[in-house]
Amino acid sequence: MSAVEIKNVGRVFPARRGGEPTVALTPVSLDIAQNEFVTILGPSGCGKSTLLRIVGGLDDPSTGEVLVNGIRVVGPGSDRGMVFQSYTLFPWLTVAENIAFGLREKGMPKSARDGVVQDYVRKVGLNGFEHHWPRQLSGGMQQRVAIARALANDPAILLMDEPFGALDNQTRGLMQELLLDIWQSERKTVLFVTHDIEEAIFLASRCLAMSARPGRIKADVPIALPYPRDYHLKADPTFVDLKMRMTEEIRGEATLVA
Ligand SMILES: Nc1ncnc2c1ncn2[C@@H]1O[C@H](COP(=O)(O)OP(=O)(O)OP(=O)(O)O)[C@@H](O)[C@H]1O
Repeated sequence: MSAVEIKNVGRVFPARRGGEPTVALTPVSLDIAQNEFVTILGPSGCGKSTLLRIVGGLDDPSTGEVLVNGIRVVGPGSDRGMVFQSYTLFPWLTVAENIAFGLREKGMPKSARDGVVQDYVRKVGLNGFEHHWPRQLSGGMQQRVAIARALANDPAILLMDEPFGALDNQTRGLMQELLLDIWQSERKTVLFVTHDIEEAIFLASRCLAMSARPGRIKADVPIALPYPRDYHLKADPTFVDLKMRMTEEIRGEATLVA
């Protein structure tokens, strides 16, 4: 069974103050297999976040439906973990409490929660920071906590909306490798939105390019490069060719709109 089936999902936002309605997404259909790492590239405003939010159950489609493991999405659920660009930690909770948040909501006893939290603290390299507050952490560290918080709930599907967009290049590269390590060991299905073509290829087993708004999928490219991957891959001739191909797909779509 597919992990995610997006069936004719379109989204129109109603007009405001006598203006025109915004067609954010023309009906999109897409099947994502179990354990795929799918990245989505596309010009600003083409509906990438809208599509991800609909899969996450944070927004409703105007047409069509999304099935996750065969079940229709009607709202957020613990089968899908989300990570956004802006750091969305709870500022009044420590690192450990942030990571434990979903487990606590599920009613997991404290002793079991502590074990899961320690495991993810280690996986994202934050040993020793368990009792820090989010404001005491760098952006990259906060984003590692957000990833740990999403993973601690053990969602089958990880939905990531430009999660590394606000990080410097060096940290971003390290986070990409960290995410791939976790994805390989835990075999999640990932849907990852990014503006960065190199990032999209480096991570993906499959890379989608969307057209300008109203968005539709204009290219669906398998990335047949072996895992595990590290930064050396970015100099590989196949990688460079794929980067050129995706650049061309996106370039035709990018226009500056006021
Ligand atoms: N709640 C909303 N109400 C009205 N219009 C919206 C709403 N959310 C998004 N839109 C519009 O839908 C279109 C798609 O937005 P979306 O955020 O999905 O694009 P995006 O591809 O993620 O953009 P970016 O790459 O800049 O983040 C845009 O024109 C946006 O203005």
